[in-house]
Amino acid sequence: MENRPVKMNNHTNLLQLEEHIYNLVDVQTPNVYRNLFPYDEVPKIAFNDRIVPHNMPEEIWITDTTFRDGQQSRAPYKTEQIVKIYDDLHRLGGPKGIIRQSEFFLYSKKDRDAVYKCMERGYQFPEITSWIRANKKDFELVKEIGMKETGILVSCSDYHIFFKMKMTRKEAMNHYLSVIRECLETGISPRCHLEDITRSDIFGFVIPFCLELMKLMEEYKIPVKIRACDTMGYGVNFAGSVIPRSVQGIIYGLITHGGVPSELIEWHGHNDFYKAVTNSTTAWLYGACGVNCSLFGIGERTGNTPIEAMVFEYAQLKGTLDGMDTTVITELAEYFDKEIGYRVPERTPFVGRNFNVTRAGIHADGLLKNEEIYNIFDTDKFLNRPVLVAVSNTSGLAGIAHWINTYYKLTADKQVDKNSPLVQIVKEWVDEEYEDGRVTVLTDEELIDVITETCIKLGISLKK
Ligand SMILES: CC(C)C(=O)C(=O)O
Repeated sequence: MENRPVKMNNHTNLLQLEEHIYNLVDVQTPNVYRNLFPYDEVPKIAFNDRIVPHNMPEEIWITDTTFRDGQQSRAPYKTEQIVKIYDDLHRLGGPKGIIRQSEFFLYSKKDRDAVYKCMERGYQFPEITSWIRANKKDFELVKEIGMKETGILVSCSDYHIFFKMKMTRKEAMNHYLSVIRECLETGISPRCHLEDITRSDIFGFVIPFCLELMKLMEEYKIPVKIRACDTMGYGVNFAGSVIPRSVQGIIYGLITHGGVPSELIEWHGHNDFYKAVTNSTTAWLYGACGVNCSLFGIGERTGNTPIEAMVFEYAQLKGTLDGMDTTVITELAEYFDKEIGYRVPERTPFVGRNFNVTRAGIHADGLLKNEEIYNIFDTDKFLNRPVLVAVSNTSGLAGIAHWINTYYKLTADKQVDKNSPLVQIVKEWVDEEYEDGRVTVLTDEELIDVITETCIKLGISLKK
């Protein structure tokens, strides 16, 4: 990244100055960064060791794409499902609206019905915004429905400009600017989705384009948002890495050279290289106010940044949940499982069936002494999910004792331990099961049966 001694307080002057420095580079042939993306080899991460300073905004937030990118990649939700999820996003985001906006398709009558029903709720947050085909008719529709903002696709890498749109950079930029002007003419605030930014020419296309967008914002006095879309998940957050893959480099460039204020920058990540969460956190840390996410990360291919992950990233960075009700996350996971038929993979952090279940006997022994040893935080308090020990051949006496204590919610005076006869008899039964060649974990029902039978034999009760 170039290190320029430009420091001015006046926004307009800064834009004028930067405009002379960063003109559009209208290349004849696409720059596909073959050094970074050889295609027949695994992509490369390059370093120039330019260090970007931390610049986390005072206020940061989450925006939601469950009903847009999320729905793009699966069967559509029913209208009543959308309304229920929207209600829950409102509760999860809390009174300060940490989940600030949610974007909706407006293509079909069914899409629009869902929007009307959600709007009827009258919530301030998440604000309902749209995603449309970028034409005058659709801008009018956004206005008619009473929305203030719409997303517009402005793909910015040469992969898209040359190969998909069959345009030059200049043609693409002029086309985008005319569409965005049309949107502003309608009085609607455009949210410009800079698709594939992590393979784009940041100084040759993205910055000159943003400078033009900021000029339009000045002219119309309507906010123009920049959504930095890491469409293929190529973004990296390593200190000293090179743009266009460097998340902090992109955010720094947008702010310092593109003149885009933090509150108008959002990061939209994908998880192709397992980096969606850390890249989104990085975007916050280096100056983007918004991170765009979907519930459980459901989105194209490997998915988007999961909302629930960023709720806990927020709390860790800010030291407070700021009123977010995290127990709603568990309710939503149950709703997706029971009503929508979508089960999140068992080991998924915060929501998977096994996210706080331990199996190994040695861990269970620790848990039995003090649950903090093997639980990330008070998962019962924040997610209504008490830490659990599943019983298998490796659970040992301590694991079985912990399962009984947790399952039957035994008070301290009633709790069993590895010396209890009940625990020892159940352990013998478990061992026999596995000696006979069993390879699956024991179900709750099987354990309940054997425990009930043993309690009768021993003349004890686990009731409170
Ligand atoms: C289609 C675009 C806006 C997108 O969602 C992405 O780049 O991931």
